[in-house]
Amino acid sequence: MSTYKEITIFYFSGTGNARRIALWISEFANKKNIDCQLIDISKIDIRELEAFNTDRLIIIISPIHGFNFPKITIDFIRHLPKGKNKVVLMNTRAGMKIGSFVTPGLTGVAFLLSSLLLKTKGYRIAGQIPFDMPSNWISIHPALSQKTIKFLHKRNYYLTERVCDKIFSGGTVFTAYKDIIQDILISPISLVYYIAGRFAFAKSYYAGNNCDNCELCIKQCPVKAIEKISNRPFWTFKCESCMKCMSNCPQKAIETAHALFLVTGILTTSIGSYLLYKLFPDNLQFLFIKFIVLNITFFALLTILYKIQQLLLKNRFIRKIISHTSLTYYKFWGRYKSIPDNKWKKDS
Ligand SMILES: Cc1cc2nc3c(=O)[nH]c(=O)nc-3n(C[C@H](O)[C@H](O)[C@H](O)COP(=O)(O)O)c2cc1C
Repeated sequence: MSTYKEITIFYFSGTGNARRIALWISEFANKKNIDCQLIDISKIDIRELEAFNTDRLIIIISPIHGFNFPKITIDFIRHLPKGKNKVVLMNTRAGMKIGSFVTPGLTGVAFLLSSLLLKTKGYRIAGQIPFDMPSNWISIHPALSQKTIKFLHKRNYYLTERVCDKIFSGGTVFTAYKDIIQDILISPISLVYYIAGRFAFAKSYYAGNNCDNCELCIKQCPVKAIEKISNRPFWTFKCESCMKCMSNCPQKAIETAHALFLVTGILTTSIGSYLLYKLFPDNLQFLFIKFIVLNITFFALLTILYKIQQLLLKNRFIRKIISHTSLTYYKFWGRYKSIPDNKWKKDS
């Protein structure tokens, strides 16, 4: 017997993992005759949401970006109307597989912060559940093998089924508690990612040689972060690095500009050290001052160099050179996209 007659699942998803879990929950809910509504938070105007019936279960599911929920998910939670509903928080993290061992991702402050925000609005937290779906962060590592991706999908499908059984019958599931110490310990890094890291990653993408200007990346970007400059896609600081553009590009033309980061890093150390020496010769031992000066230098250089790169990309020859210095350009690196159920079910 299920306790709930109605469930609303709010999800955000870059490469489909969080959406996949949302679809599985709705499949299990339908089997129990629960009315399940699925809402993509990047497609709604949150200000138009009205308070929910109190007996409706709310599920929020989103990937983890930099040991926290991405800004779009946090903004959504911040703007939710007040309510007394039970809320289950879920995330999809970077699962990997080494031998037969699945290495879990890191949730960081995502659940702590959002639970706090929801509680101040009157909601009751009925679950905090991480799912170790395949890592999609292919700017920093090659795409996982199809075998691993299928394995992790299958594993999470059955985990979702078990979790749903418990939640639908009115129970609570707090599997995230077992990671609480590590989540608190990495919270300073989540702050650094939120105030600086995500803006740096926003400038790591460019459209390489294969771009045919179809503008799919611009049209599909969930946060409208991609503009057209010099007749090519240009990533603004609004980008959340969700990987949707890279994952969906039919030409696999979107790359990570590894060389740009290498050059910016090298210039930052030399120019930043010079500035520190000139501006604060007596305070060189202060870590905080060093951190601020180096960060300002890094972002100023990155902004300028990214613009220059955009202009240079117009030239076919230079575009080829830039592509060859991007690891994502090489076939072995691959792209990531969550796979439909029939693919992993067929092979298992
Ligand atoms: C920019 C970025 C940052 C990420 N940071 C983390 C992280 O801090 N911890 C983690 O476990 N996974 C991290 N990941 C991996 C994703 O959370 C994970 O692959 C997720 O399942 C993707 O879900 P989606 O397909 O719904 O977007 C990150 C991915 C990206 C693109």
